[in-house]
Amino acid sequence: MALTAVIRVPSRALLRPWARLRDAALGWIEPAGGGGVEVSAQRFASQKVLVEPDPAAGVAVMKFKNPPVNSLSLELLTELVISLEKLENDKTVRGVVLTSDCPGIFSAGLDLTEMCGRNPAHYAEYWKAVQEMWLRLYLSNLVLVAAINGASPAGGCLIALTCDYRVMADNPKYCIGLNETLLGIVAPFWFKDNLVNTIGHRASERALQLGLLFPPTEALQVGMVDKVVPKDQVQSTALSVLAQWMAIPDHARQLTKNMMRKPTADRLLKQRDADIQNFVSFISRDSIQKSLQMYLEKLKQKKG
Ligand SMILES: CCCCC/C=C/C(=O)SCCNC(=O)CCNC(=O)[C@H](O)C(C)(C)COP(=O)(O)OP(=O)(O)OC[C@H]1O[C@@H](n2cnc3c(N)ncnc32)[C@H](O)[C@@H]1OP(=O)(O)O
Repeated sequence: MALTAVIRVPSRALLRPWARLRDAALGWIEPAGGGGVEVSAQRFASQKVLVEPDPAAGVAVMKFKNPPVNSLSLELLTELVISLEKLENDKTVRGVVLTSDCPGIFSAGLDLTEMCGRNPAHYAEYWKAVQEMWLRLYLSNLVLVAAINGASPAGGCLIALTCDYRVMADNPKYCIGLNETLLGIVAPFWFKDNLVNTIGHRASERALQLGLLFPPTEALQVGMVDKVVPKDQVQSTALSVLAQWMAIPDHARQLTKNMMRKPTADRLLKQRDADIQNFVSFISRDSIQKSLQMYLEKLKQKKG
């Protein structure tokens, strides 16, 4: 899929790992000689995030493609944010369906290998990318509908929670929830805020402390998802919902969305650096590293 937009990239940004990853993901080429440069974005379909635009309908479908389980690696997070930014800058697009290209899995959440056995600089870079993904999705002016076509624990659930509406496949094997406590870790306050805004305080308190993973019917009852449909209707239902939301004038809907969500996002925006420091010191603890390694081992042994 060719894309001919010209984007100005300051050359110093190309030196940062985040920017390097982004540029690699998008196939941007720095001409010999460097300097402040103009580069052409040549691909829209990147490796980990597939974007299928439908300009006539004013929508796009964004599919995560990071097999086997769509874990949210630094690379996937980077591509997701860049793809979203492109769609936001595309005047023909007003709504996006977020879904998965991996059978049976929406997303396994944050990539445990990004949080295990790495150095503090890596943890800080990774957490900044997680924050960025959440802020961009949560505050997006686009209508976002999650088509949850598989398991959606922890960070996968968080992505769904950032959307304006959630449609889930009715397979009882697919579960959704913030299960961090089961891993011996704690969901950060902004994960918690997003959940409270969606299902209320009491239900969140129970779900978070117990690390509950809800099958579709229970997720519907508690308000974690808005609609449960047969698997083969998840995407089409999400597109129908998108059309309903897009019938509202954009400016009125966007201002309302911002009014509802900005105070929650501002809580993180005011303390992003402190939140990164908290994450780095928490995740670097020996006891937490042991818990995560044991959890990963358990996942691997499950197969054998
Ligand atoms: C202050 C700290 C706050 C941090 C907040 C954290 C948020 C998070 O999101 S932490 C991640 C939480 N995620 C989970 O608990 C999900 C773990 N995964 C699963 O439960 C299952 O894998 C599944 C239900 C998503 C899919 O099951 P299945 O289809 O049976 O696949 P496998 O379990 O066999 O997994 C295949 C392969 O993938 C590896 N893997 C699974 N999840 C992750 C992950 N989140 N990160 C990295 N890798 C993951 C798994 O170990 C297998 O690897 P191999 O054995 O090497 O094939």
